[in-house]
Amino acid sequence: MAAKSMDFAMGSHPLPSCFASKSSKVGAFTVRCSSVTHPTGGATIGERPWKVANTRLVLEDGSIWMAKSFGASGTQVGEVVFNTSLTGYQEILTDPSYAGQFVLMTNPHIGNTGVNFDDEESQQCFLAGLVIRSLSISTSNWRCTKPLGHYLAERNIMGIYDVDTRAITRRLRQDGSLIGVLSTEVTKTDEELLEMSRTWDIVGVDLISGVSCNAPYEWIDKTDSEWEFSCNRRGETFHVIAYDFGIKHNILRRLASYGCKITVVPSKWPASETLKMKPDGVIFSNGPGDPSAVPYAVETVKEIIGKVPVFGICMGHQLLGQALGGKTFKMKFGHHGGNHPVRNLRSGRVEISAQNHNYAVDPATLPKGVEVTHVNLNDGSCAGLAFPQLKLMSLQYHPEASPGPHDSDPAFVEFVRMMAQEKQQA
Ligand SMILES: NC(=O)CC[C@H](N)C(=O)O
Repeated sequence: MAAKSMDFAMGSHPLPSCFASKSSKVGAFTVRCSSVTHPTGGATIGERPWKVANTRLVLEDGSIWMAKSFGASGTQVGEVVFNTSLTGYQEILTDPSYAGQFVLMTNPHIGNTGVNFDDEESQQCFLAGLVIRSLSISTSNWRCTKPLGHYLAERNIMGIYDVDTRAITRRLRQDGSLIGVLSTEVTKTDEELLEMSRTWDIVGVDLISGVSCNAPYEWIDKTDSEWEFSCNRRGETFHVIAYDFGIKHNILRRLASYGCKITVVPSKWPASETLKMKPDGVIFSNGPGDPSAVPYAVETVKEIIGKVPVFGICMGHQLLGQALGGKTFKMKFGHHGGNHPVRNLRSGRVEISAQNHNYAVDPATLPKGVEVTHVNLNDGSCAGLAFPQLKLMSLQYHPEASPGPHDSDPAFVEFVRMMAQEKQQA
């Protein structure tokens, strides 16, 4: 353990917001900056100056970040990722794919629109916690039903503010995603928290079974007419089975808007049962964690592909990649935001997309015949696959957006077209 840095942090109580630099995740520390907080504990005018830093975010690299707590209190471990979306914090908070992760918002001002029932992407918040720069002291939105802090407290989710989110983001970009521990508990020592962060891991863990539904259910809600921008007016209906690996509601709403009647099934729902229901198509949803840690889901996908048209989204795309014989790998810090350019290699069109993933399919491991249809223009990673003979398409990102731009919504139309063609040929 890095005694030098810890001595520094512990010997300076009340702890200044300090950060240490190091070239790898473990090893010697050098203190780069001793204090970045205001002497009052970071309070500035209008930000409740009586409230001083009462929370530590301890990263596995040994850095300790002092912050103020909102939402729940306690101690929580998770992987820290940064999200560059400018809006949509509530959709992000309710995206089950963030299970096990702290989401750090790079947009500095969060909470100004409060929360409302309509923007939920799932019934629960599964993320480890929220890290923000500045918590809005008031909410102003006609749809707001409660302030963000109350919402997080009710759902037992920890949040921190008044922390240098830019500095943490730069660290994550340089060193890669880091495990962190958030704690409001003064009885826990820095060493204990650091130890927690260094002994916990998210790689190799099945997180989808913890967020999936327990039993099948029907979904009927379309995108609300007030927000609708594209839908199926021809009256055709398609029965779609949606595997819930942590499915976002907007995937279901968009499918319903395009005329699908949807049955959502749990992550471990047998492929044989799905095929017995004779669906027109199957969706493999988004979901949290390491796609190589859920071989049972890959097996299910293998049994279904080739028999009905399928569409994989994010985790679903990664499962399809593996079912086709490919491998996934962990990216340095992943993609989380609403501003990622992706090129559709078939049309040449560039879509600005919503993304949330830490893993990707390695296209070099895919067998012949699998077509890479989309590429992320920021880093060249694989963003979409197709295998027309198997009636298969997948995207690494989020055509349902929520939050994010709607450029990729036509992917749902493509899936519906695939089902319509299959129906005609039958
Ligand atoms: N949104 C998702 O489905 C995320 C997929 C996977 N958990 C990843 O991080 O890559």
